[in-house]
Amino acid sequence: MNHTPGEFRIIDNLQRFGEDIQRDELKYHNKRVLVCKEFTFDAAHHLHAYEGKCKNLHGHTYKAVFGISGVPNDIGITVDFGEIKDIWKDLIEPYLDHRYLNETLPKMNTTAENMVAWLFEQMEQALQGSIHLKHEDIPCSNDIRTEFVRLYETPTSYAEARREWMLSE
Ligand SMILES: Nc1nc2c(c(=O)[nH]1)N=C([C@H](O)[C@H](O)COP(=O)(O)OP(=O)(O)OP(=O)(O)O)CN2
Repeated sequence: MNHTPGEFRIIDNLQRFGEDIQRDELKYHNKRVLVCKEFTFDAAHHLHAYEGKCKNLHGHTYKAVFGISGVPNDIGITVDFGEIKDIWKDLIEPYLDHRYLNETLPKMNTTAENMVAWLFEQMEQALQGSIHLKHEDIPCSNDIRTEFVRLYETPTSYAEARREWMLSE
């Protein structure tokens, strides 16, 4: 196969695994990289010991962003995006989506700062426990870890948990 870009054209020869590219060529590098996945959920909550509108029961469409790092495996995947989604769907979302957060989360004021630390713990426990390996034919690389979680409470307000803060403080 010719690797120079050349003219734009309709491809007539698809790259064939085992002929044009070998398995040991699938991994391009051995460096740590970050993969990120976003999820949204709708939930109701209210704050305690807080004077302002958020003491009243109200709802948000939250957005959670997970940043997970690792060294890619032999086919160039660090952690399958589908694996992150499985963890979210099975272990985290049931506590959040269309829930009353004051009831479903551990006892805490349901601030973005508190919730984002809980999200970090859930993802990290799931990754380290390798609870989910539905994609067993695509093994995760070694040493995958949660680097950060960002939780948007509104489009303009978010809290972030970072690995160094979560593990050291
Ligand atoms: N540091 C924090 N401050 C506030 C939190 C919080 O979790 N951490 N939470 C609230 C309320 O839950 C409130 O609903 C969200 O606050 P706010 O951004 O002020 O909400 P708005 O709807 O006004 O957001 P806009 O995006 O500016 O419209 C309060 N403070």
